[in-house]
Amino acid sequence: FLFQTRRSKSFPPGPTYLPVIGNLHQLIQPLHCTFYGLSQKYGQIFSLVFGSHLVVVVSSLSIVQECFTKNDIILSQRPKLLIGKYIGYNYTAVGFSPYGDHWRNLRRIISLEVLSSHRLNSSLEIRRDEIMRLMQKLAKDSCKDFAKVELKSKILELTFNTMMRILTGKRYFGEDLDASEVEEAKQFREIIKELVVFSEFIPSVGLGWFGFVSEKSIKRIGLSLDVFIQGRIDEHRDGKKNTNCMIDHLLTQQQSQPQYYTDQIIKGLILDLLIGGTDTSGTTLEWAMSNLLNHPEILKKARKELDIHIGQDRLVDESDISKLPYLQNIVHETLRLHPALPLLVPRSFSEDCIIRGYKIPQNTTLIVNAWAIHRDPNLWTDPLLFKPERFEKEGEVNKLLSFGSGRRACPGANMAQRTISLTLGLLIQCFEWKRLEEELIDMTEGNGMIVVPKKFPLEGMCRVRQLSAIKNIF
Ligand code: HEM
Repeated sequence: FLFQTRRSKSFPPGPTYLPVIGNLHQLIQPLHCTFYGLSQKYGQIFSLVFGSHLVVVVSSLSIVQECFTKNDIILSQRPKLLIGKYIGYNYTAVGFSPYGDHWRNLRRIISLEVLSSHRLNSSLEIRRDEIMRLMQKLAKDSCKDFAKVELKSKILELTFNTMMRILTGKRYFGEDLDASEVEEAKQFREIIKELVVFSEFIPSVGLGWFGFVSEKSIKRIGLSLDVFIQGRIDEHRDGKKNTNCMIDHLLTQQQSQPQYYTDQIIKGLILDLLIGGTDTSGTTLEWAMSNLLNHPEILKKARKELDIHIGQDRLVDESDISKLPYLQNIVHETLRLHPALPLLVPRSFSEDCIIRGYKIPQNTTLIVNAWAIHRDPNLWTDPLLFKPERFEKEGEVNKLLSFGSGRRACPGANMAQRTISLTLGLLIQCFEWKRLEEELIDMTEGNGMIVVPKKFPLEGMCRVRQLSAIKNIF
């Protein structure tokens, strides 16, 4: 009787669990692979017990559709995790907030202030400028001949600096910072490093998103982030900075609606976009380039598309992306094989619900194994191969879950796809690429609480192409 072996027949099957800890001892990193293994044994919907908490894991597209169409409202809730309390401003930040009027308001603000077409177009200059800085760094040693480059840190610099400029008007990474901002940038990088180290550690004990982490360490990181973000708000409020960034816009709103646009709400919004929109896009870019280095024929085909549609006299721009279907398919295929969040972000059942005939009680956590669904041989031919051509078939893209599903799906999908496609387009148009050696790039996944990175940071060889469009740039 020490071990619970039976679940009610109306609840999804799952492995035996222990008293107190439930199945926590079985959560071996990487979790999406462990969950895939369990789905092979217990089925496409199975259950686990984390401590005293019930969790249902889904690994089938049709069950996901059942969850996020007819039951979307019930499943628009997030579970209450410690990270939401201490980092997500007591569940008031959008990614952690309960479903309801407050969440709807935040999503509206994000759509209008950051992600509307108008705001995306006005932040285009920032994105383009940061990508050009990346290209200049790559070109430094590779104008004449192939030179070895480490891409991971440069790509992450690009995504963090782009987002920080949109949010605060400042750059924080790289050698080309203003002298007056070096100390502040150092402080910010320390916080981000801590967040990343913390997130790499947590899944190694198998507890990831799910709330069973050291309260003290989450509290400490939450506090450092808060002090840092508050400092930036104060700086803009004092009029020391006016950069037409998101903080300036939100402070203007604060003047007319102070009861709603409190500092806490503004800080939560900044945090959401910083966590949601940096590592995810950066990691996807790194996976995309790794796949291209392993598939020179795909790289060649993408360059041919660029040469035909853009030519050699000008650089590709965001407005060209819709004319470059193969480039877009490379991004889709990367998001399929390497979804930055393989288990998406957990949801919670706000009421009792029936899924696939099983009775799921209120407050059960739902985890979607997007990684497994994206490799399901019943959905994809040759699921383990990197084949952008598969997306030439109409409707294939609708099977992707990389940005989640339903009303709580990622609001930044459009911005992410713009940034990733433009960066990839320019890297392909302006440089020739090859691997360091004959040996293929190692595609092993590393650990990550939020985003799953490559285990080994990407290094490759590049050489500037002889194009008239780049004669005066590098
Ligand atoms: C490749 C890049 C990205 C990927 C793969 C990604 C993926 C996701 C996923 C899977 C979710 C959870 C959706 C769900 O529960 O169904 C999410 C939520 C979210 N993402 Fe993204 N995302 C990316 C980029 C961005 C960007 C660029 C931003 C902002 C500028 C952003 C902001 C957010 C926010 C605020 C949420 C929380 C939404 C909510 O709870 O209502 N993401 N993202």
